[in-house]
Amino acid sequence: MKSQAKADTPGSAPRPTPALHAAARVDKERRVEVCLGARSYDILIGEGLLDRAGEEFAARLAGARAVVVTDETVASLYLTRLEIALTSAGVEFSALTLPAGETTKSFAHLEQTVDAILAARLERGDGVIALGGGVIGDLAGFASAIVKRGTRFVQIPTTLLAQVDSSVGGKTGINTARGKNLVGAFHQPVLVLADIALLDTLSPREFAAGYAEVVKYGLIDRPDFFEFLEKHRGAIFSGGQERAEAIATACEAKAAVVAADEREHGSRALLNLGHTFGHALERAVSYDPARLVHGEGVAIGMALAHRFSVKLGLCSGQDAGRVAAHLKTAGLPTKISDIPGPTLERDALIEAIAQDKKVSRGRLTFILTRGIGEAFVARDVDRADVEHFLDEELPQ
Ligand SMILES: NC(=O)c1ccc[n+]([C@@H]2O[C@H](COP(=O)([O-])OP(=O)(O)OC[C@H]3O[C@@H](n4cnc5c(N)ncnc54)[C@H](O)[C@@H]3O)[C@@H](O)[C@H]2O)c1
Ligand SMILES: O=C(O)C(=O)C[C@@H](O)[C@H](O)[C@H](O)COP(=O)(O)O
Ligand SMILES: [Zn+2]
Repeated sequence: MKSQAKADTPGSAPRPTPALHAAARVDKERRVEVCLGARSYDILIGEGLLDRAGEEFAARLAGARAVVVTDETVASLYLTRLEIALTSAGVEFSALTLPAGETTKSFAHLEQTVDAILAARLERGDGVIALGGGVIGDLAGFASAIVKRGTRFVQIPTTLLAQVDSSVGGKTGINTARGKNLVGAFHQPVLVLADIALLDTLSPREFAAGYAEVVKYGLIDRPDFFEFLEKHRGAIFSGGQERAEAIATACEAKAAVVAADEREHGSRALLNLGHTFGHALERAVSYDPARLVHGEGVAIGMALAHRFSVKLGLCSGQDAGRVAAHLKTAGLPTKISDIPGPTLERDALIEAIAQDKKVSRGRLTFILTRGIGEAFVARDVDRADVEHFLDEELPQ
């Protein structure tokens, strides 16, 4: 099979990864700026930021009130600390606690969140604060975008995935039965506070799921970052300097992509590596976290994107094998058959892929690769090629 797909965003020349070998300490706070003109904002990364959330909020939104949106698991661990921080900075607030998990990214919970914000009489200059993982960030951010056509928004990400990806860049939204994130808006936060100490309570499975999105940045265009991850994966999972370094590098990588193409007219689609397959898998299991969480879908999706690229004659089998091996070492799934439960149907996956937001004039778009760190946006991928590939990948 030879690729007929058109590449409109060639993998730019692999970039050197900044400061990977700098003598970083966990207690050193880092600041990454997302440069978007008047809507630029800081991502602060460090330990103890949760307890400073009130003063950081008040410094950016003087006199503003807040509605905190969180989930039950995060509330039991961290809501009281945030409440103390807001109260001591003189910020008036109310809080909404929702069930934990992907199915909360729904119309029903959006309605509940919008109602809580309106009940609190938030004005446009007031702030919605998302305290949680990507589910809470995406949902609360979307509610913040649509109430009164836009209120201010602050992200306090509490999962690895949210700290390295979902809290940055302004994509917000919910899922529907027809597909992932099909309803949403671009709405940038005014501040991201990534308190890395909060990751200590994350389950090993959720940490690994977030790690898939960390690996993604290496695979897109930072091969030396991928090598760093291969070398330091154990240390990153245990915490400490390498973990902080990996989170900061991931945020820098995402901030650069978002600054160059905020609304995904072109190169931002590279951040979707692994997601065309991954989102289809999530929809096929009805967003059931017992079977698959987002980062796991992305891990399988990235392994599939590399194997599909091999099949199209674009990428070496050696690189695809190296990617799958690294993901496996991190405890992540890499094959569709790794998903527990009933076998998935090829046509259901194709139907979901056809609803992907990157589809244009009915033509399928995938993020493919010529090797580690050489991803590119491939428009007009042949549907029959995808079908044959999935037939090979699906368990018989
Ligand atoms: N907007 C974006 O750019 C973007 C990027 C990547 C992913 N996403 C979205 O993010 C979502 C996945 O986010 P996620 O992986 O953070 O999932 P999540 O928000 O469901 O969090 C995972 C689980 O961890 C729990 N949790 C959160 N913080 C914790 C902590 N500190 N200690 C213990 N438990 C904690 C949560 O209660 C939940 O059960 C998906 O919906 C995905 O589509 C969005
Ligand atoms: O920020 C982006 O752009 C991304 O693609 C990041 C992804 O990790 C994330 O899962 C995002 O929500 C997917 O975007 P979507 O437009 O495919 O829903
Ligand atoms: Zn993702």
